[in-house]
Amino acid sequence: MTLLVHDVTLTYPDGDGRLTALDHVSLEVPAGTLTAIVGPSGSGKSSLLAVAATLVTPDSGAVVVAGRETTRMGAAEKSALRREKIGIVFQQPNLLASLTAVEQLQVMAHLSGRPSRQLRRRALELLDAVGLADKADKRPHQLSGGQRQRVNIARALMNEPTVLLVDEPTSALDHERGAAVLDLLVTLTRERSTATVLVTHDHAHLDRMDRAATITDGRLVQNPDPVVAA
Ligand SMILES: Nc1ncnc2c1ncn2[C@@H]1O[C@H](COP(=O)(O)OP(=O)(O)OP(=O)(O)O)[C@@H](O)[C@H]1O
Repeated sequence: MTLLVHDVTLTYPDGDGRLTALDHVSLEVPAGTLTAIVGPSGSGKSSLLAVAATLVTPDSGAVVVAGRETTRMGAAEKSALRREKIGIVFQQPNLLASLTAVEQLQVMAHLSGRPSRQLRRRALELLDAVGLADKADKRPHQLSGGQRQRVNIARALMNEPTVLLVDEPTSALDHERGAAVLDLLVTLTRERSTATVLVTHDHAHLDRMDRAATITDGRLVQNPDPVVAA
């Protein structure tokens, strides 16, 4: 199992008490499959993504990434694991205004210590995979919203993550462009065998996902049956 969240509870300070954001949540995501997490505002979606990304340590439970339990790791060990194994696609692309598309990807990976020519080759290959081979030398202001989101996705794949975590990737896109980005995520998940989790408040396009789980008030119910056959 590439990503396993097991019986996780997460609380935040709330006045004199604690607010339970995740209430005994369990989630299994095999390699090469995409699970959508659907739920209303405030239900715990971002908290679950942050826990799966090892950015937030839960009060209890286990988070296993690529076979390694993470909740008792130190900060340095966790950040190394994140760099090597986890790709994160945030809602807003956060691209650097002065860099071209290919440079956005190269910057992301320069810490990996690989030769820069090799990184550039990989960056160009990924831009091709997301349909932007001809935009490699464009800066963010020269790209559409959908194209920026594709650069964002390609950047998250630079370090060949085994877990891909995606937060509301279509919220800034119209229906058609949103559907195209979701199709791309499904294709990349298959081709690169990532365990992909996609958070959304939108029930549209769920038929494209392998599985869907619903979160309400921090409680997750995972549909045991695939939405469509993988
Ligand atoms: N840092 C924090 N401190 C205290 N409470 C928080 C914190 N982050 C989130 N919460 C609370 O935890 C609950 C879950 O929040 P979370 O952001 O995970 O929901 P969400 O489903 O992602 O919402 P949205 O769709 O609006 O982004 C909410 O009640 C929220 O107010």
